[in-house]
Amino acid sequence: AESEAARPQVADAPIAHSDARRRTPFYGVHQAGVVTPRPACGIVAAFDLVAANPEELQTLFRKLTERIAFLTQGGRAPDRDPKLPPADSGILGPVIEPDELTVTVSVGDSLFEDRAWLKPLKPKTLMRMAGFPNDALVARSCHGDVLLQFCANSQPTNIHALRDIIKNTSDSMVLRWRQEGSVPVVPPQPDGKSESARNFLGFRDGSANPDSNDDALMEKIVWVGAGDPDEPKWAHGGSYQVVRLIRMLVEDWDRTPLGEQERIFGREKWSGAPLGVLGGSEHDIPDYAADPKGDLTPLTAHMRLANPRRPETEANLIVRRGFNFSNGVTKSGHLEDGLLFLSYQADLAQGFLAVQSRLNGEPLEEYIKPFGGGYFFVLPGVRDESDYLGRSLIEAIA
Ligand SMILES: C=CC1=C(C)c2cc3[nH]c(cc4nc(cc5[nH]c(cc1n2)c(C)c5CCC(=O)O)C(CCC(=O)O)=C4C)c(C)c3C=C
Ligand SMILES: [Fe+2]
Repeated sequence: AESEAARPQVADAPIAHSDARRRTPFYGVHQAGVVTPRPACGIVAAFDLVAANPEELQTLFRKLTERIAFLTQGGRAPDRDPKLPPADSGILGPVIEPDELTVTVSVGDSLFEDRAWLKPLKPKTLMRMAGFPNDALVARSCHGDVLLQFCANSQPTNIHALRDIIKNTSDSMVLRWRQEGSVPVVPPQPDGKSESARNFLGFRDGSANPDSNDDALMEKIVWVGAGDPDEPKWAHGGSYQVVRLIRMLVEDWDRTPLGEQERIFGREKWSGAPLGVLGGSEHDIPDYAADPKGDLTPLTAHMRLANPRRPETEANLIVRRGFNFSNGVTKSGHLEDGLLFLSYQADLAQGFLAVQSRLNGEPLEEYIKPFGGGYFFVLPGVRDESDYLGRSLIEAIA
């Protein structure tokens, strides 16, 4: 018989799975957390900066670099004098496992607009997020000078990293808003193929994402390249990041017939295959040219509007890397669930803005209500120990 000591108790800590020891490299031409695989849990946290001059901004960027380099690679929390507050919150214990944590730093339109010495250096298509026709933006959930995106296998790892950074930067930035999210973990498939996680409307989300392992494609559609003469030179290696907090009216959706749900997205619910492909898979490519009137895939289907797959819409490809969120209960007693939409593109206007303008007025709008987020620019990567986040921007200040 199993001994009493070996049998878990109700409140025992869940046993860590092996991913807790895995690291995502911190140094590189690009920051991690954009084209690296999305783990199960995410948090975005937007901050306003106190920094009034380039020196203060540089100090903050150096501190962020130091903390993120440590947190993403893991190690022991330093022991300190018991008379002082502890250096680490302690919520992960004395040893901080890397847990495939990434912390991605991006900067908002207001960072440039509110500081005359940064204004001339603003990335070409960065702008303040304005409301779309179906939006109901709430001021306290929008914008920010700096956005930190935390991704890890478990949410405590992200929360620990967020608290570490807040503690170490409290003299230079103030938290403005935050949003947590997660995606369901799926068991490995028998055929070895990966499948997309489902969103809170029950559909696979991410199926048609461009291949993030295709470096040449990512250089073209995600990263601002050296070949773009309109972008400030410091921005090469960065990316435009869109954050949208989108509430879903899940109770209404759950009362909507299956066939209507599938026509709204243009995909079969279980397999995720494009409509009309018998025995199809989520990775099948729809043939819209053979369906000009929308008999199979309605012309207003979400995925058809988002990507009509015409030669001229090739330039609008984006990489999506979102999370589902559950924020509790609304004042009217509804579930406050939704999608923490995150996308990356080499050009905000050609990417997200072009796609969203095609989606405006789509049938899905009956079931969604965007209320927050913002547009940000992901800083180029930190190349090695001698480099720091935002160095190219600081050195470009006149
Ligand atoms: C402006 C960009 C987009 C927003 C905002 C957006 C919101 C949103 N999407 C879903 C669910 C799905 N989206 C799917 C595909 C898809 N969506 C966008 C863009 C936005 N979505 C794109 C570019 C695509 C890919 C189209 C293609 O290339 O075929 C799908 C289908 C599966 C998939 O490919 O991911 C689903 C499902 C929700 C619920 C939502 C807002 C809450
Ligand atoms: Fe979508």
